[in-house]
Amino acid sequence: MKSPSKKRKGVEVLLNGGSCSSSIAIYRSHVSLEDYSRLRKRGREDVARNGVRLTESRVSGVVTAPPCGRASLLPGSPARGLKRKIGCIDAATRTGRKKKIEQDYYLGATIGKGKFGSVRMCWSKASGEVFACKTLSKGEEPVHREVEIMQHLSGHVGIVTLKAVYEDAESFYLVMEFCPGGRLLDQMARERRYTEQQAANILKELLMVIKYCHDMGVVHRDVKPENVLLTSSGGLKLADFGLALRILNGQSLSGVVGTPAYVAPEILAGEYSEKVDIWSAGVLLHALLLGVLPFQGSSLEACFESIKSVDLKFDSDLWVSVSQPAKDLIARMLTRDVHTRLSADEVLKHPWILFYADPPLKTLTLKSTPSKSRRMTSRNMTVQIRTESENQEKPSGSDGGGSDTNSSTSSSCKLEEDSGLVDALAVAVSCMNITETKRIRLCNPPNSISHDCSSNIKANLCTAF
Ligand SMILES: Nc1ncnc2c1ncn2[C@@H]1O[C@H](COP(=O)(O)OP(=O)(O)OP(=O)(O)O)[C@@H](O)[C@H]1O
Repeated sequence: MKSPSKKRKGVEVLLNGGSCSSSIAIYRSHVSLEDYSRLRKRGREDVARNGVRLTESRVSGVVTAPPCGRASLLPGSPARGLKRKIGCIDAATRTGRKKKIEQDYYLGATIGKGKFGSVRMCWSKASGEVFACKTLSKGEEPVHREVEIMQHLSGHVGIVTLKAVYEDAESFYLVMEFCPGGRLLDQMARERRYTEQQAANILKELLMVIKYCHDMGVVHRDVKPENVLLTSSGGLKLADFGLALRILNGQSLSGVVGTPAYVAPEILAGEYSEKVDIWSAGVLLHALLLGVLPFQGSSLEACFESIKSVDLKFDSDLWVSVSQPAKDLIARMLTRDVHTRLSADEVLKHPWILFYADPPLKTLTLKSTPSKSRRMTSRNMTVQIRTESENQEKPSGSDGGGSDTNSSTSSSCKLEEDSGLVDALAVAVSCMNITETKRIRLCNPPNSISHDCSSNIKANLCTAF
């Protein structure tokens, strides 16, 4: 059995310090979802469809679509063998059903520990390639869901690839792509506060992965810097799908899971959707820009109370150096009104991301025809430059979330006026080969410009960037 206290859990916020040494003051509140997340973490969610809770169907794993096209995880059949479920995964990862992991891999040092197992480095005996091996004890967790979801998402550059699954009498072993850069959390401990450009690049990369998950019908439910791993080139990979679920369109979920500081308010209320990942990413963005978490408390209850009721004070000293569009984006990601909270796609189209995140210059293609929209493609992402007329339309895939003000946060300056033009100009500016010095001059003009909302486009652009 694993010790529940092996890994830092709960709220972990950096307040002071300049390096990632023991001298860094890392604030950890004493809040934790340990007690009940151990019980509920993997597969004890009630699933409701169209807002109607199906109290009859305890559906451990049901929301994970059956692999191999079989309805193998039906309500009322929770006792079906894990082996069968594991055995149903793709041939590519089925290598370990008979063989022991030691036959194919050398197991090395432990590189990480979670509530449900430890992660070790390992080397392929055949190729010498390095991997990470996550060991999960049998009997406690329905590993099949994590395996299925990792497989379902496999192939995306931002998802940790599952290479193989092995098992013995006590444990399952998940052999995964190794991320040598460690956790984003540890990088955050070193950096303290990120520049807007750095934060935008991180958020953009993360949101591209979250959008991919949502497009694939997967809600991660535990987005936090501990679960964002870094590659050797500094790229991000989303890891730990132990809490993830697959959902169908319109399906809502229930079950209190996650990490307290990152948990969306609707999770505490009992019914939620994929928008919980946007909330968690908004908490992460807040921490990147300010070095502190937005919702804290000295107890679990206090933390939850903060999540449910504290309004962000964007006019406080903490926010002085943060741009108006960044505040606007945070407000739109951390609104408690789920319908107006941005979708992943809308976050990626927000002017702050368009301006501050590195533009995909090399693949920029502009249509010469006077069409309403131009598309700029980069790897898995398509950024659409909205024209003014398009912008008046309701954003697709939402309930109009992008155009409403945040009902639960204060002083978010509305950017919807002229936002089509601002979007287009932001993209145009961001696509220019602008030097960092010029960008800083643009973003921090020597003569301070008042940050009030104005219908004047020029003023809006200046205050925006
Ligand atoms: N692919 C990987 N490459 C490098 N390190 C990894 C990898 N996967 C996991 N780790 C390390 O192991 C730690 C624990 O992994 P993971 O979060 O998957 O386990 P868990 O038991 O599900 O954790 P949690 O308690 O957050 O639910 C990570 O925080 C990270 O430091």
